[in-house]
Amino acid sequence: MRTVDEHLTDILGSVPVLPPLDLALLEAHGAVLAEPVSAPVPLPPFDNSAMDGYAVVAADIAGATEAEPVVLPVVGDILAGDPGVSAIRPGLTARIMTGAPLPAGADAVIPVEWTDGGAATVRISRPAPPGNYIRRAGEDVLAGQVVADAGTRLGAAQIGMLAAVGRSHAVVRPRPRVVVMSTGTELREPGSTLGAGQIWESNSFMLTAAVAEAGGVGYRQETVGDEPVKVLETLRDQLVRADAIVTSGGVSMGTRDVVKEVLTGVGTVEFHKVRMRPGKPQGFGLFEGTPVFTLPGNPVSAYISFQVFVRPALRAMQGLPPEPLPTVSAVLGEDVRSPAGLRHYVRGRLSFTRGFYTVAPAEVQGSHQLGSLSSADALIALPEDAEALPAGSHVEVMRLPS
Ligand SMILES: Nc1nc2c(c(=O)[nH]1)N[C@H]1C(S)=C(S)[C@@H](COP(=O)(O)OP(=O)(O)OC[C@H]3O[C@@H](n4cnc5c(N)ncnc54)[C@H](O)[C@@H]3O)O[C@H]1N2
Ligand code: MOO
Repeated sequence: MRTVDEHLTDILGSVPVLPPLDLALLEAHGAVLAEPVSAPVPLPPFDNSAMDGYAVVAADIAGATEAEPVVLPVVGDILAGDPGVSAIRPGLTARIMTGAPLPAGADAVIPVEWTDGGAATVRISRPAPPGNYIRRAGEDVLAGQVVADAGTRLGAAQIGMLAAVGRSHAVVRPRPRVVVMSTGTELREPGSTLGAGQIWESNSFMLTAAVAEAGGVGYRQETVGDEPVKVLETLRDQLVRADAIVTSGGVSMGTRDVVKEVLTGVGTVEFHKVRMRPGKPQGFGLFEGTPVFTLPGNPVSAYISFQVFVRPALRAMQGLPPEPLPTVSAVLGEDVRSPAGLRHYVRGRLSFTRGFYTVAPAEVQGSHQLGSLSSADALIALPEDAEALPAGSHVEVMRLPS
């Protein structure tokens, strides 16, 4: 038997970091930058207007009021995208649109709402200080400034930032491609009719979705039965498209625990009992260099094993810190009991009232009871030395992805 921490340390010590790839920007969504990206020019690249209105010399309109507006001749229109060659002199104004380059000589923009909107001449009824509604070159990003460091996961805002500094590609560690495969002769595809002793297969769907939630790309492989040659052949075939493989089922003590049977001694794969509940039977190792996680078949065990072991490993493969799920401290809503010597992951629901979190354990905690997992939003992580915790105790709670 080994502890959760020992098993995770073993995994993190052997998962490879994915090599960097140069990807087109949208293909890099969700990937992790492997290079710092800096701005070749300032942003904005030029002084420009923040409003639709008129570019003026602020001193010209210092005395403007509703009762005595200042009237100025309008010498032209400047649209966003104009090359910005125009200029004004004191006593003149130019109509200007949001994002258009400020003409030389102007030092303020007057929004159209403060004027009569005139085209040949304009009546301006309010003064404004120099700099009014002007967006200065470089006030967002300076030339040469790093806008995203290596190690940044590229979400929508970061993709936007890279495009804004002119990048069409980026060198990234891609989202890991993870093949998910269930084993078990009792399993039938959802949508099909069940025979005696059969159940609908759920783990591969759940785990493929969990891969996506963890930042990977999940490929669900069709379920295989418990024919050893077929299982090993299928796993080997998947290696070409997999950065990692996750299996479910067939790892405990039965007479047909096929995953354990075929992968024992393959590459570095080893099977262990881990001091945790649920999720005791685990296997992990490299199969021709590809990490293989063999998770137990009970659905809740498979899910929790994924969050505890696979998720941090997928992060490590992208060069990210292998952080666990985000954790909050919460007050236990009810007494709980926990098996001595095991890390116990208890399904629960968090609520936030009067400034702190309370967590209510789910009524049932069997590792086959997917119902209580799918209505939970948190896992209470009870340490190995906890045996009985009264309501009111402070506990660490992992928030489940949603
Ligand atoms: N004598 C012992 N028996 C068991 C032990 C043990 O230590 N000694 N450990 C138990 C624990 S704990 C777990 S967890 C399970 C793990 O078993 P396997 O990984 O071999 O999984 P299976 O036997 O294939 O299935 C277990 C259970 O889960 C259902 N299942 C499996 N795959 C799926 C799937 N893809 N979708 C939905 N449901 C699935 C399966 O029908 C079984 O009911 O072993 C205990 N036994
Ligand atoms: O550990 Mo098994 O994973 O409890 O049901």
